[in-house]
Amino acid sequence: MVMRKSVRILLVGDRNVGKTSLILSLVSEEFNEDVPPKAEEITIPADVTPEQVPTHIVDFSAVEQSEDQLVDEIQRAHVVCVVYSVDDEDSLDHVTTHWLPLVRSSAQGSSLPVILVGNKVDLVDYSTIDMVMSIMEDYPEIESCVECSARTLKNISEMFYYAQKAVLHPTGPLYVLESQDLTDECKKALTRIFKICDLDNDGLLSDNELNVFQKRCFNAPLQPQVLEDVKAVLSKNISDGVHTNSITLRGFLFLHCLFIQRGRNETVWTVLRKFGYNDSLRVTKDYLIPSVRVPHGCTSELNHRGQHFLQKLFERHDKDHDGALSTSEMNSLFMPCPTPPWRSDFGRTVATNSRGWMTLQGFMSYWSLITLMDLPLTLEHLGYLGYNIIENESHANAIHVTREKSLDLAKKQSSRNVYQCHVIGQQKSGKSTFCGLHLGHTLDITAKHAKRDANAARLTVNSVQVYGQEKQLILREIEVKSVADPLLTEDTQCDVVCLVYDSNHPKSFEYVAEIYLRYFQGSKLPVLVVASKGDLTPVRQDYILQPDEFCSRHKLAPPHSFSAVPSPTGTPQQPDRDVYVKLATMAVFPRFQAAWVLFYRHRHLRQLTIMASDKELWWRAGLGVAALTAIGFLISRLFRGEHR
Ligand SMILES: Nc1nc2c(ncn2[C@@H]2O[C@H](COP(=O)(O)OP(=O)(O)OP(=O)(O)O)[C@@H](O)[C@H]2O)c(=O)[nH]1
Ligand SMILES: [Ca+2]
Ligand SMILES: [Ca+2]
Repeated sequence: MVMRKSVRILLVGDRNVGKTSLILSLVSEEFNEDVPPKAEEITIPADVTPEQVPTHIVDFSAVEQSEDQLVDEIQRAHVVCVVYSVDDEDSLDHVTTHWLPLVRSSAQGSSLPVILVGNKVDLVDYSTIDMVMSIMEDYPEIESCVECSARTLKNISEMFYYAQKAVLHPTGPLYVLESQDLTDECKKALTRIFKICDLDNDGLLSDNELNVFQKRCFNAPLQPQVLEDVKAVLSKNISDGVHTNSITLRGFLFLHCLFIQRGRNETVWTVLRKFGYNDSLRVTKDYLIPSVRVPHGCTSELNHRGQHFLQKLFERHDKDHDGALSTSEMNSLFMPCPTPPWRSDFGRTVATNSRGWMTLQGFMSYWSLITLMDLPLTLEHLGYLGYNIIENESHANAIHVTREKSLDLAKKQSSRNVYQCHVIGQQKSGKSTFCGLHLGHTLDITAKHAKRDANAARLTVNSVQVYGQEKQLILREIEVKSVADPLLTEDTQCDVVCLVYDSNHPKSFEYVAEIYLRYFQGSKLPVLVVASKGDLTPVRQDYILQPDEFCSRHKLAPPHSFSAVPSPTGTPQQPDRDVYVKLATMAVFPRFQAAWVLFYRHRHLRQLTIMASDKELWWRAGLGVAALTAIGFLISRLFRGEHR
């Protein structure tokens, strides 16, 4: 629930204070001496209420109703008007001795706001407001108080308006009366909002950033000059609200505090709701996770808008421009989220620099991974990071749902950007090393990672170039203890299969061959056989067919010899990256052997293509910068308050 769909106002108080008269005066706009003991429930249609919400007004009469019915009505109400008569001291005493305690206990812990209403001001020439103020201090649930008259109609519509406002824009979650300061939750929410709006991440809101904020929250054109006026107000009131002509976080919080102190809660609530907060100041799941349908056989990816947003986000948090996020840069980036979308040992999964900091490549790869595997997680974090605010469109628009895989297979090519490869092989066949080196890690780091999570399903993701196009290749290591141990259905569902055997172990290939025959022969999935430990002398495999015979018999590409270490002859110095490109190419062009063959013949051509398209890396569409006007609604409210 972001905002209530209706408001239910209940009037209680001593006999004869004028509850029924107040209701009937509001409705008929004239005072009637002769009123029934209890007014019927009245519904005011949305279009005639100031907040455009249908409003039910409910009377209480001790003559017609029991104590139980009263408690029941209090529990149904969204706000209670406790009425006393200003000419009747007892009725005011009973507010604290009876009515407020009763409302509080009936509400059973839920924060039910109260309006204190002093009726019959036409009869007296004094005010009870001083007494009422001290009551307000003891009962924080009292949102406001008003003196009015059912006879002269003074403040009648105001009273109902305050009641409505107390429900729709409550003060309680925002503001602590005693300390005259924002609540911690409210500060936290506004700090996140500030952070999202700080588009260049310099810790300040510039005129332009405030403009964007203003437009997003209030959809209102901005008036010139007010921006300067706001800064003047800040400079006058606090020491560090403005810095180099921009607004600081402290200034931003102070402004909102000011709105509340001037009864402009709705301004603050408008901002908070725009950023997804509900009445308990929590960001709602509905806001965070828009529905995106991914039909069976299709996958979810970030489209160019999503990628662009994330790349910009990375760049503005990479303060020292070293192409990687240090721990503090990463913390700052994810400040608007309760937690980052990944664990702190992300280095096992994506590319990092030599200090273990996530690189841009690693960052984009990780997002591709979670977008494919756990779309709600990506959406939730895009929501927290303010995608919809900055881009001014739902974060569902950052997602591309690919066409069905069977269509890709029929057309023998796919236009997806993210592919999954399952790496299957016996224990110790070199799978973990193979997956680890996908990240460009050195062998010792890979070995360390492999040891640490011997039992965890290991995933590594990195980008590879397929004919000049950047693709994300996810390797999932599938550990099977023995040939008899069957693969699960999900183990066989991927875009390309990599069967790894140890070329130095005579029993290793048999396992791979069995797996192929049992699960992948006749499937439409491309399969690559990889002979690991290519730096060691290959041994004859203890199997009816030798690996290359087996591959040619089953129309598979010949075994790819892979070595994790430089061979004794000195080459390759760098671990072999071609194999990953080959796997990705097979995934992009399933059932299209010619493409893989082409891959060998035209290696030099491939290099050329990559160079030519290098500039296209990560989309660089211009960020839509809103026109510079001024800060309208937000500030005009402020100044209306100022001139009071
Ligand atoms: N002078 C003056 N008299 C009022 C005002 N409001 C109500 N009265 C009178 O106060 C008396 C009680 O008003 P009701 O509206 O019946 O009061 P109530 O709170 O509904 O009383 P119960 O139904 O008995 O609980 C009536 O005689 C009204 O005419 C007011 O603003 N000024
Ligand atoms: Ca009555
Ligand atoms: Ca800034």
